[in-house]
Amino acid sequence: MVATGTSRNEVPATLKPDYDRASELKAFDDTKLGVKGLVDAGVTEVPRIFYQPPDDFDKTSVLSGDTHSSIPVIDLEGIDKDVTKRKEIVERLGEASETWGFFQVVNHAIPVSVLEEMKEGVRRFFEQDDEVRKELYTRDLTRKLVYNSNFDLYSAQATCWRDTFLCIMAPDPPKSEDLPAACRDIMEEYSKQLMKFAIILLELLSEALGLKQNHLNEIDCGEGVAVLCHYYPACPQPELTMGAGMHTDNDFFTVLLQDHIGGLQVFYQDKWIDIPPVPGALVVNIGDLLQLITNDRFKSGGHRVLANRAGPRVSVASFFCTGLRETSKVYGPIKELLSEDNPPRYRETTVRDYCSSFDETDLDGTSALPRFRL
Ligand SMILES: O=C(O)CCC(=O)C(=O)O
Ligand SMILES: [Fe+2]
Repeated sequence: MVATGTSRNEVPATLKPDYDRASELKAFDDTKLGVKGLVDAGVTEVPRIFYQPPDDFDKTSVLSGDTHSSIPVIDLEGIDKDVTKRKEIVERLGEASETWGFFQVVNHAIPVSVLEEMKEGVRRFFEQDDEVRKELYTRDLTRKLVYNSNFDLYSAQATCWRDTFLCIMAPDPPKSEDLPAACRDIMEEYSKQLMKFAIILLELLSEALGLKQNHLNEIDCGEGVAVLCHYYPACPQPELTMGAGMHTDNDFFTVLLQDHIGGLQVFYQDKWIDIPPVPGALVVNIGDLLQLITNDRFKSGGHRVLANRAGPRVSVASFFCTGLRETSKVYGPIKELLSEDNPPRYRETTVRDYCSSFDETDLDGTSALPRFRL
């Protein structure tokens, strides 16, 4: 299973693997210990199922270290006290959502201690006893707690250097006992705070669109959340693989908590731009459904995560995407945003229909949006 020491340019085309990829994937899945299990076993070379097509690295250049070409960091201090300040913040949020589709937020009112404990809780989950973790490993997406490595393991072209567990925390949170013992209290606390933050954020985004303040909350963009907790173990050959391949998020928006390691990048104007860790900040990105209902005004930004030598890296991606189990709510371009010059560009859909292609569209570099285009 272990690859020989090839350089990036010699990586075999994974489109047509010249090895029995299916059985290597199955063997990896059967360990139930994910990428962390490989690292714990002492692999010094990345197994070939993780090789990424070299294009993913080489097609575009990376710009980093230049503060003028980094996503904005927006300070929410004073939004309720100072009308001028609020207007200024709304403008910056709107501009970031229309261009990058990404911004970072500080002074979001979630205590730093909650953020720190949430990252610690995720780390505890992945670093707990192997036998406990194995028991929880599953590909059954109807479970309250889904822990595995690569949701799209059997359909993606290349496997990513990442393990994940996922819980749907709203609108119907699991009972405490159904959450992982390693982090159940903090998951409940973090989700509670996150839902409050989402309401504020959606008010600001509604204002940025020129809609009434409650618009996006009234149509339930912040009603449901799936919390994805990622663990990217240290990688012996980060130039051969990825933590997450390029993708857009198939939700309304995502709130991302990342640790100090870094590796998250957004694709903007044909370049990969680093999203550097900012202490105490939350990264927010616009998802496909917000792009759809704003008729392309807000952009669902393509992003990826590089594998790293310094890890493990921990992150928590909270996907706001209501109605996964609800079929009746229909979303299309918001009428108030349309005009003769700006006719609808998308057909209406239920969130469930949009997200039903989760496996194919989540983290493998494609988006379902074009399929909904008129
Ligand atoms: O871990 C990260 O920084 C990003 C994760 C991500 O993009 C996702 O879960 O969709
Ligand atoms: Fe993402």
